[in-house]
Amino acid sequence: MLATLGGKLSLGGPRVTVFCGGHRLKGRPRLRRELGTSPRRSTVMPAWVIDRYGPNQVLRFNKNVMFPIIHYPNEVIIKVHAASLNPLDITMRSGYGAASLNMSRDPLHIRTKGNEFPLVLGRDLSGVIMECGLDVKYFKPGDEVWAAIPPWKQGTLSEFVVASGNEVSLKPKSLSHTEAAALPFVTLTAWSALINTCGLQKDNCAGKRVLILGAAGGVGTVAIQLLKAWGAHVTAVCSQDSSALVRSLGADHVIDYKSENTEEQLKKLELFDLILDNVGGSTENWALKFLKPWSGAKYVTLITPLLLNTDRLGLADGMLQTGITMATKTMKHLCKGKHYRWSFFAPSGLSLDEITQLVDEGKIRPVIDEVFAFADVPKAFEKLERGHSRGKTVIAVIQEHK
Ligand SMILES: NC(=O)C1=CN([C@@H]2O[C@H](COP(=O)(O)OP(=O)(O)OC[C@H]3O[C@@H](n4cnc5c(N)ncnc54)[C@H](OP(=O)(O)O)[C@@H]3O)[C@@H](O)[C@H]2O)C=CC1
Repeated sequence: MLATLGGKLSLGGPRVTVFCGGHRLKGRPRLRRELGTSPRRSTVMPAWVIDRYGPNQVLRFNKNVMFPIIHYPNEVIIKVHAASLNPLDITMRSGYGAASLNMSRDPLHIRTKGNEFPLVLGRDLSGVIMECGLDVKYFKPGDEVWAAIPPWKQGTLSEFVVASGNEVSLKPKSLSHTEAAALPFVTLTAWSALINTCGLQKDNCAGKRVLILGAAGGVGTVAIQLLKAWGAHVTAVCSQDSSALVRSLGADHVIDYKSENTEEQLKKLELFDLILDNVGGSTENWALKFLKPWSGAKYVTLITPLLLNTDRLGLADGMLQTGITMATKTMKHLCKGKHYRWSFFAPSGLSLDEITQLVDEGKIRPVIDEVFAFADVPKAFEKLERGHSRGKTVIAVIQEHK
């Protein structure tokens, strides 16, 4: 298998990865010390898993999950100190994305029905590198790192996880593991929406008027800070009790969608260059009228039917249906001079490197709603499922003493 990778070169500044075959490991002695194992003994680790899709009761603590293995020479094994939950974990627990996300969970891409189980949920991590594949040059065992693991891989609600070196970044020095674990997935989602989908960045954002719907959640709290760091004017739509929070993050104007009529409030304001929709549902039926027409203004939503379609219709028909829906909506709004876009989380260690810098400069801070012990993962799921998040729900896999 590794021979097929021979000679593939992926470039990325100092993160040059050469796939040249073989997967000898660096850092094994450290890992063995940590685990107290002999070199030849196969080992297991504790993790929260599901063995079938369903409600919270399907979450099961398992002390004997197989220890992750490095399959590719650019992979690393990380000891997870803290993880966090996202709405995606709730929906994946119930089977969302089962048709498409499980395609590549097996490293050989061989899929038989149900081979995703036992499935470990959780996307975010902050932890310490234990082992590096032979071609990992950017990290070494002992480095403190953070990452968001894509949903087609085993997740982070476990003691150890394997990740591609391209998904990992050195953790901001100014944050503890518990704080750091609150940021990767939501920040990369906001980053992908603002930079990849909208073409915004620090050089072209000053003075742009941005409306954020669902501003008090994980993605919203980071999007406000990124946009303010780049000089945008931010209007945040959230519940009244989050008003002080979003203002403290830099929001210039706050609309309480529960006690005020959002549309009436927005009519009193200037039109926007960008609307970031973290809420979905009927929002796009009314919100697009608040974009400046014929000016390149964009409406970006994170709520898309892609995985629902592939779950319902299968991969090919689901993708086709999704393409038709997207093209229809895009054309409909383009006729009125407005750009309508879908945006998705994109794993990227390189982007996390830039985010690390913003965090250490004090421009982005984690907003933590509640921290749960590793033993209380089901309670954390219940809390997130109730909604009304004010930032992130974090899992302290190892208790920290700051
Ligand atoms: N496409 C992609 O790749 C990704 C999509 N997502 C999706 O984006 C959405 C947001 O994610 P995330 O921020 O992590 O979720 P959270 O659960 O952290 O936050 C959602 C926030 O929205 C608020 N809210 C709910 N309804 C409204 C409303 N009508 N107007 C304004 N605010 C509202 C909630 O609080 P309250 O109800 O109290 O107002 C809560 O603060 C989720 O649906 C998630 O699945 C997230 C990441 C990646």
